[in-house]
Amino acid sequence: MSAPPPLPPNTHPQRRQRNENPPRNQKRRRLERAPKPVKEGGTEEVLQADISSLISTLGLSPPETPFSEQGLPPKFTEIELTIKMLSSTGDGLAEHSGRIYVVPFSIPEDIVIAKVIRHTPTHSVTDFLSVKSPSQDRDDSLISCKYFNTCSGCQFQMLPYAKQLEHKRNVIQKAYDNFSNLDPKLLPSIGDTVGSPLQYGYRTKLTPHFDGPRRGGFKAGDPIPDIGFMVKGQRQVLDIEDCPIGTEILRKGIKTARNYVQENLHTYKRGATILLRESTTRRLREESEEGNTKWVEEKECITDNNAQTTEYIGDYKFVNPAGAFFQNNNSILPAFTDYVRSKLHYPVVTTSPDGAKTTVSTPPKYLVDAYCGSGLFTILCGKDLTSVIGVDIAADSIAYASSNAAANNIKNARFIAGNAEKIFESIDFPGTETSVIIDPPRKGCDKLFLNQLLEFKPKRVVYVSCNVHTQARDLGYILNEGGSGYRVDEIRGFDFFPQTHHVEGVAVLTWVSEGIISLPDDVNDKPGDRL
Ligand SMILES: C[S@@+](CC[C@H](N)C(=O)[O-])C[C@H]1O[C@@H](n2cnc3c(N)ncnc32)[C@H](O)[C@@H]1O
Repeated sequence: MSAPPPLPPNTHPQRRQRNENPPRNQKRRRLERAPKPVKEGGTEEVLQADISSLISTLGLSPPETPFSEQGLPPKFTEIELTIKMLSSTGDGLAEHSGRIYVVPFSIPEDIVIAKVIRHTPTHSVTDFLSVKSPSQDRDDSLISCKYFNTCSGCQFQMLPYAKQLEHKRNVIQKAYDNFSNLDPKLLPSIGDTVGSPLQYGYRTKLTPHFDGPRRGGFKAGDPIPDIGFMVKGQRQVLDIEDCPIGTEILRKGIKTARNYVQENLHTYKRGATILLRESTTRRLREESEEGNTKWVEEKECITDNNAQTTEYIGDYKFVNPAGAFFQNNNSILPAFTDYVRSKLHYPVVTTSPDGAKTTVSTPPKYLVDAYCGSGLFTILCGKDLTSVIGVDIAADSIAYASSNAAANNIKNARFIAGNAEKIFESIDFPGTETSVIIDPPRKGCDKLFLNQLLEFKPKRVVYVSCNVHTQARDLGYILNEGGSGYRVDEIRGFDFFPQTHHVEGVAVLTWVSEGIISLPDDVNDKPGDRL
């Protein structure tokens, strides 16, 4: 491939200035756009919950209805704001003349200059311009990306990592306060967030994209479009040549992919999303004349959705379709999967002949891995149990889960391609000796699934989620709709996504209300040894 042409001036990676005088037709389109319905656990709803709580903490009057912009700073005015709170969406929240302003890339106690972008009935949205006086927690020397403060990908590069973890614990706390509909007395205190071994260079998947021309395909001689991620708060692509949260091979892959698009632009009919996914090959290499060998890893950047990628977690090998779901931070997976595996054990109380009671952590006989993808938990957490079933709606993921199980010499696993909502119809494990792992997509679980789970009543539930708000909502449903016999033993986050506002939540539930179940016959005195 020849050297890429120099980037045209409009691809320079600086903050795009908003068009302060949008054309008339654009104004009309904005007015005509129907308001988006607020989704459960969606960004807007999460932000609204934080705004309401700040309004009440500061003792402000609730926003007036009907809403009027009269008296508010005109759009594109620059104002000084003192940040009071960090929202769960990763934005700073400030108060100005009794109204809440949302300021990206800011943290509590920062005094910032921000530009007013729009007023909504409940709050005002701004663009971050500069820090006038930094918070004690801000350390701009930590910022490792030249696109930070513009790109929508990361929010926290200026925040020391320990503070990021502390904030994510708070995000989980707020999720349960605002979305679970549960009496706080029913919930344990949120555990410390487990950090990622890698805080940069961890993401094994990146998907930069570019927009197409308004009409027709690209033609020879067309200017190269911006290729990258979205500008924060705008429907505009930011041209990106590097992404330091990506793994080393993906950072190289961005450059190669950009060159490819630039050289082949005329072949694209419209805009496109570019897949960049890391794949690992392990080879045995001779280390000495005596024939000593050692494993060495080679990394590759895969761009074809239909190609295969390989990842290792410890000695376990997972092959996936490049375009299918797989966890994006390999560095945290060994600790994370060990944790999930250990949490499948439930407490069993035994009574010795002299009447002394002892509680032993007991592995289940059976495991159901709902939403199993290509078998990550089925294989790593179920390998020593009597029998394991994984279910996923994606038939190709199930095919890969079966071949991954075979390749890792797992003989106790069965996989079903189907809807998790119907999963328990085909499972004959007794709930009393079964643990269930739930790892749904961001929208959480369907009520049909949760009702069936409640009927099945597994002894232990380990609920993993990349959206702690829908997870909190679902836990509320479980406990309020027939699962009051469940005790929530543990809730904590794992930081799969350093520098961003996202956090992976794990909640552990044990069925306790039917008294103490007896020790299963074939479980010995030290059941913890089985896993
Ligand atoms: C967050 S991923 C988890 C995958 C897997 N546990 C892992 O860690 O690799 C969610 C999975 O749920 C699957 N899924 C989505 N809706 C589903 C449904 N209604 N029933 C079963 N699986 C579903 C998706 O195909 C995806 O593989």
